[in-house]
Amino acid sequence: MVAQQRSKISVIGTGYLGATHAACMAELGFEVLGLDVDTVKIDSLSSGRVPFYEPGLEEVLSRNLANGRLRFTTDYREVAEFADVHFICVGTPQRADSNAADLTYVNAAIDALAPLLDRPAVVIGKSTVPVGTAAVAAARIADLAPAGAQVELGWSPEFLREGFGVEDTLRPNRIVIGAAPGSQRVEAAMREVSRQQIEQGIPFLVTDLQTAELVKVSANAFLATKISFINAMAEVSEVAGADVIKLAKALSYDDRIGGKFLGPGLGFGGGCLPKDIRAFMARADELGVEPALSFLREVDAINQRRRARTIDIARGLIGGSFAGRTVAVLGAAFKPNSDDIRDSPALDVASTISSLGAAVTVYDPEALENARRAHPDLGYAHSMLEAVRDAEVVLLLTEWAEFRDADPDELAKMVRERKIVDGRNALDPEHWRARGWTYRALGRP
Ligand SMILES: NC(=O)c1ccc[n+]([C@@H]2O[C@H](COP(=O)([O-])OP(=O)(O)OC[C@H]3O[C@@H](n4cnc5c(N)ncnc54)[C@H](O)[C@@H]3O)[C@@H](O)[C@H]2O)c1
Ligand SMILES: O=c1ccn([C@@H]2O[C@H](COP(=O)(O)OP(=O)(O)O[C@H]3O[C@H](CO)[C@@H](O)[C@H](O)[C@H]3O)[C@@H](O)[C@H]2O)c(=O)[nH]1
Repeated sequence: MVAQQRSKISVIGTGYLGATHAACMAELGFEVLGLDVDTVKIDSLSSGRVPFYEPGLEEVLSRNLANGRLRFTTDYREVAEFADVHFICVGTPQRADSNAADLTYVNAAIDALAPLLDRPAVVIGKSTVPVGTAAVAAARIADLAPAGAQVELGWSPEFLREGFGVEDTLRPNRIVIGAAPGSQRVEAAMREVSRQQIEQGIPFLVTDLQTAELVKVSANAFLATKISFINAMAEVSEVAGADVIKLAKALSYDDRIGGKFLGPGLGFGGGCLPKDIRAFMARADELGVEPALSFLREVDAINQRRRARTIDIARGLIGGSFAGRTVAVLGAAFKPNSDDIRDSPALDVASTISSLGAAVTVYDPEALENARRAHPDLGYAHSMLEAVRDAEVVLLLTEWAEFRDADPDELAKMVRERKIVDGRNALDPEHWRARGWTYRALGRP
């Protein structure tokens, strides 16, 4: 039997999503060429260094560089000549002037690639985009590709979580592919690329382009809503004298509700949930269905109020003013097991407290460099114990294992006052109180 020729893959945009996708596609046995306009990133990836923190990714990257299946370039012509399937993984951040998604990078990638596609190719968007983007992108490709070029566009949103990127890419909960009516090759190309996952029984769903785009933003809207729901319950618990942790646990035993994404605390941040719900609202506005998503405004507002509440609790613990006070902040990344500080609730709180006159020292196991670059105004320490030295209040704002496992007696030797605000409900209140600490958390007595 003659072995079937396997597709060659390009991945355009090698940030958190693209670098993970490229390495994992190579791990699945494909020949992959990753492309980015950032030469520093490409140099780093080419030499086996992941330019961000993602557990397990460096091993996959190194293995596949070594076996020759994975390479990186900055040259679009090389990519166009090499690959049959091109994945677009560039950023779609929030625009500077509105809540909408900035599609500059998606358009730039298509504009650079399409004119070079003079052999049959499938382009698959993976970036998170407003519904309707793919249809516009398909028309753009049709305009720009050489006459007679056989190029088709599909959209396959990505659902990976940072910190679990490799696992989520190799074994996703589901694969969704949106194709235009009459599309001949998009579904076939995605089936080939996803063959091993399909064989493992991972659901493979084929939809129109708009539904695929919507699956992504509605999934993130649902997750954000679940977090803000429990944080709204925390707000009520705070004034009613209830305990939101016990409340969440009791809710979680109802199979219809479940316990995941029901963790109350400082709320959601990162490069996805906040900007995606805002872009979704902006798109609904453009489509004239703004009321359908008006609840997301409340989801966002509840989330922002958690940050303000954390600051208020800390201020209350030190006598009503931050001016001239010494504050320690544990955590800078938007969540543990990541060095991503995009819209980090921890850094937002830290820099507000600093602007209110406190000397703030931040420690994070992986995100210090990124934090320092974005917030040179804050103080930084290279260990947890160094960060809490002389602190009049300690705020735990990202629940790294190192902080969860912290010994209250060890910290007590360093701080000026034994006062802690547990912004992530990560510690055992009884244990800390028993060691002489004034312990406060969001949503608990
Ligand atoms: N980070 C995640 O966990 C995650 C998960 C699912 C979906 N997404 C979505 O994936 C997309 C990428 O997110 P990210 O977190 O990887 O962003 P990122 O900023 O880490 O990476 C984007 C990359 O695209 C590159 N780029 C920009 N313009 C380019 C161009 N014209 N040609 C080639 N490369 C270009 C940038 O240099 C950068 O390296 C976004 O739409 C995001 O919403 C991200
Ligand atoms: O119960 C919870 C769960 C999460 N969070 C916070 O929510 C944010 C987002 O967490 P998570 O979803 O784990 O991180 P991301 O890597 O941003 O992943 C989300 O965003 C990605 C980009 O769109 C999607 O692919 C993922 O499916 C989606 O989970 C973080 O700040 C968490 O601290 C909570 O406050 N409480």
